Amino acid sequence: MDSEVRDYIDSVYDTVVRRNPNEAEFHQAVQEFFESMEPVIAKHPEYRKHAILERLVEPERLISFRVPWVDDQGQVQVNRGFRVQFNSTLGPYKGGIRFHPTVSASIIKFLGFEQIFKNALTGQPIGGGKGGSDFDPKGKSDMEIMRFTQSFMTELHKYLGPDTDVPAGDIGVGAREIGYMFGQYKRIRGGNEPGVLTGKGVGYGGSLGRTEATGYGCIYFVQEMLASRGLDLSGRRIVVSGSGNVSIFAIQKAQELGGIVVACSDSAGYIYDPQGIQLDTVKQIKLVDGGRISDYIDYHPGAVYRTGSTEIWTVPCEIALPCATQNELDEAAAQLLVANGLLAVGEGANMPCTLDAVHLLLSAGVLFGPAKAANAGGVAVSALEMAQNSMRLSWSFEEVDNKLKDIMANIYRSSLEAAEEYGFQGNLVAGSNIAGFKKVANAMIAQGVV
Ligand SMILES: NC(=O)C1=CN([C@@H]2O[C@H](COP(=O)(O)OP(=O)(O)OC[C@H]3O[C@@H](n4cnc5c(N)ncnc54)[C@H](O)[C@@H]3O)[C@@H](O)[C@H]2O)C=CC1
Ligand SMILES: O=C(O)CCC(=O)C(=O)O
Repeated sequence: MDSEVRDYIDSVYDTVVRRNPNEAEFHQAVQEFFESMEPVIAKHPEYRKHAILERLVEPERLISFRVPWVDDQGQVQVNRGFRVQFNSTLGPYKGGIRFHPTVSASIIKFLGFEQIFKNALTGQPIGGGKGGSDFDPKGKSDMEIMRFTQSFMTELHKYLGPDTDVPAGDIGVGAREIGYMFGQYKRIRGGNEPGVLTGKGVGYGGSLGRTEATGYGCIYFVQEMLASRGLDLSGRRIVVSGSGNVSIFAIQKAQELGGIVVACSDSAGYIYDPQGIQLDTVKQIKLVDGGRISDYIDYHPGAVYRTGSTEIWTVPCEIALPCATQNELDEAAAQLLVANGLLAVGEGANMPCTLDAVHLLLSAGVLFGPAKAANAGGVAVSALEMAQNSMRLSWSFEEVDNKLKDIMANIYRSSLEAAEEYGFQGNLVAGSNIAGFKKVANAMIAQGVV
């Protein structure tokens, strides 16, 4: 322990808290990251001289704007929009857009901060950004979604461009919303710039495999972790929280590889199907009908539905994949999972485990795939979509999927090596923080004081 370095890091953290009051999620993301930094700063005094930590925690830009729109009753509504352009050292700002009532500056900043290092880990030339709005898409008509999304883009477009800032989807933003945003961007800006957004429909510049990429990538990462102990997914009991984009394709790949997914959820509750979840039913409910996960038991009476958004962690499993939202898995849930025989966790969502839960899982020897690494497959394939748009060509699904597998294996390897080098053997939380950080920090030094 180097207490002088520890004091320095603590003082940077204190400044973050003072400058960003009442932003608990942002503080949490910085705290988790700083827990890995002590040996790195001790070994590389140049990072301190160049104030790398101080610059990294300060976004290059935070844009906040009014989003007025008209609902189906003719009533004017007002929401707040955000885009954080956190760090452009490695390339254009890159990161999703979230539409959810909980969206705030704190949520967008925690997501944007983590995105910097996640994107660096992919090895692609992309910086870190994130955006969103406190608009709640639940219960809105298609026309309301379109009017809101067009209004959102009418302001946001000023800050975007294929070489400047390239958004994509996140919670509440899928192919439909990306389509509306792309249409509005083109209408305002003219020309043809497909690379300004990713996650587009494959018929107009989207990449095959982007829809599946985050969920599939998470499973590829879990496979790497299991292989390090000579294990695989076959026959393993798996619990996946959420039932959105990431969850559905994590379930799909896990099942393809022989895993038995026994539970999934939405914000109201979870279903438990001892026979294994029937994914076609979940897809029908969530992707076609826009229903609740509780509808599942109408199709499969042998399954059980229980209310409560975090109760899903009471279901015993060997592999837990939190794929819904931040802080959905706390210390008590982690304790129960360990007592029930947990082997591995893959964070499909961003920051789904509280800091106490992460500490507990690591000290219990659970294989732990942190979000920055385990869910990087989505943004990695977004970068492949940008590359295809630049070249004006399209790769096959297999080509994209093979690249995704390679990228996830590289992230696993570089995180493991960085952990080893800095005295955090086997700790992929520290390893992914350090591997991502060093890429960004070295490039920041090379680019001068900006
Ligand atoms: N879509 C992508 O490519 C990527 C998404 N992520 C992260 O994955 C997570 C899920 O995102 P998507 O699947 O894209 O969103 P989505 O909107 O398709 O699905 C979100 C899911 O989370 C559930 N959910 C939301 N709030 C909840 C709560 N409080 N408690 C329990 N469940 C809740 C919803 O019911 C839904 O099933 C988010 O943390 C997102 O930031 C991370 C990397 C890429
Ligand atoms: O595909 C992207 O650009 C962003 C994905 C994302 O928002 C994330 O990795 O959390």
